Amino acid sequence: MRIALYEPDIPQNTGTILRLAACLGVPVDLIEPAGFPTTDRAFRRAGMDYLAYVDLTRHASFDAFEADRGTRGRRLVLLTTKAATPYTAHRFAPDDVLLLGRETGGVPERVHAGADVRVTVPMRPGLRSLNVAMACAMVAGEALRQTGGFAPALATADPLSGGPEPLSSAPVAL
Ligand SMILES: C[S@@+](CC[C@H](N)C(=O)[O-])C[C@H]1O[C@@H](n2cnc3c(N)ncnc32)[C@H](O)[C@@H]1O
Repeated sequence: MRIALYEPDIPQNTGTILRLAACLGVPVDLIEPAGFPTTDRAFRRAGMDYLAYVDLTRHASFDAFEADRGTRGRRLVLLTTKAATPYTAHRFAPDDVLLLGRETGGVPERVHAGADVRVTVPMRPGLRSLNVAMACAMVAGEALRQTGGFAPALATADPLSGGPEPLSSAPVAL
């Protein structure tokens, strides 16, 4: 599975998603132009030192991203408020690409129409949308659950180890 960000414009959200991707071991496609440079302080603060662990591919445009995706035969799954299919009803494949829209406007109509699948996180009527990083976490979690893509839990990684290491009492970076 991969996460793709369409022309993101809020640095904190992108930093948060990249941190999520680093921790879950999910590669990210960043579709430019982004509304901020990767030197942006808010972006760096949200992503912290996790940014060094992200498998990140930057694409100059949506067309460049699509050309690359096409050669690899990966399905494009758009997360959108304008879909009828709840994400929990979709059968994810291990090489699906989860595409998230930009904070201020989602994705253009041609991108919406061109996606192979469109899924939504059902919400109460009258409310506009989730934060993009929240929507990403929910759907990525379900996709990884369905496809067995989560990293092994510490407690089950080694059945002879007697369980995870005890938690350190020393302060740790968040
Ligand atoms: C802040 S929302 C953008 C709202 C924008 N007005 C729109 O019409 O798409 C940013 C992105 O988060 C994702 N998102 C937010 N809420 C969602 C939901 N309930 N279901 C699926 N995706 C959602 C979508 O990818 C969306 O493009």
